[in-house]
Amino acid sequence: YSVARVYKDACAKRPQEYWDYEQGVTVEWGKIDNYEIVNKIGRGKYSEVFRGKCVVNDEYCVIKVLKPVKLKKIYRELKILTNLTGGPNVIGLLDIVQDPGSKIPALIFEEVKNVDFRTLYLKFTLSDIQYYFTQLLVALDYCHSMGIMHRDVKPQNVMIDPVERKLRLIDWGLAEFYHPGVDYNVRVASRYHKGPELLVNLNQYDYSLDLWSVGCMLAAIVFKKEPFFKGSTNPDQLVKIARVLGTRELLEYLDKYGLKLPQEYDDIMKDFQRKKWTDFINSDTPLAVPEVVDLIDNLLRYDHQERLTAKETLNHAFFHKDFSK
Ligand SMILES: CN1CCn2c1nc1c(Br)c(Br)c(Br)c(Br)c12
Ligand code: NA
Repeated sequence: YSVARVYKDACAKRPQEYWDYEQGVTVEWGKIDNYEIVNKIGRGKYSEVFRGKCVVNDEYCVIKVLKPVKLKKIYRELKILTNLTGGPNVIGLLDIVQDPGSKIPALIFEEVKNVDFRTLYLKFTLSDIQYYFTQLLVALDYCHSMGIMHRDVKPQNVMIDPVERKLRLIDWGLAEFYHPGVDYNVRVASRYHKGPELLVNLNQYDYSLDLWSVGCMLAAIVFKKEPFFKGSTNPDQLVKIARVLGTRELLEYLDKYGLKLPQEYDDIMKDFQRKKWTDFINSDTPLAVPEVVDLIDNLLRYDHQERLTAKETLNHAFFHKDFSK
């Protein structure tokens, strides 16, 4: 069994209607005719995303048209977004409208003039990393303090406008309320950012899952290896992690929680020696200073209970050093 080290009673201390989305959500539906679609900017498993315009105030916005999924999942996203909107660096939900025909909800968000992370990260200085990861960790500490795990932290869900130096955490479609002792679905997050707990079927995970994903993002930028752990399948994802963190250490983690390696690993998991983080440092990784390497070492831990919390990460030496020479 496992219980979160922080914010474990964040939901328990709030009224039932804060976290109980099964009862449905009372939605103040907006007027769909107030919005027009400008162009498509993305599509995912659960939604299609458009740049839009509010005809009332002539402001651009982002329109996320949900694909027909279980009403319960739509209620969960709506409840979480309404609970969190307005919070620091959480994407602002402006309106909720319903397509008259299909009855499918569309979420209207504030627009972020996002620059693709693959180009943005290449130009990051240590000072940029300090700035933007502070913004991301503030958003995560906020949602965790509100009893919510994001469960899909990855570069594609971190919108950054480098001109306004604005960061927003988006896509709360996989987010969930944290309750101690609940067995959660391990089929969450995107493969490269899945924590070990998801890959060994440790169902009683918590907010610390999001900090594994932050560690993956940080390591990818600092060691110039995007994504840092690149598995070809979910089982292979854990093998890629074990190649770095070691197989013996994985077995120790499993023992601690009374788990054994699922049988799909029998043929692919080898006995990997834990690597030293300095093995990833070379002349091409100037950002890999001791402070950030120590931070990565304290985030990329098998044992979710050992990982720094979002708040502890913000207090780490890396964020308090002057790298602007
Ligand atoms: C696929 N892409 C590219 C940019 N962008 C995408 N999805 C977005 C969502 Br959902 C929101 Br909310 C915002 Br705001 C932006 Br910007 C988004
Ligand atoms: Na979103």
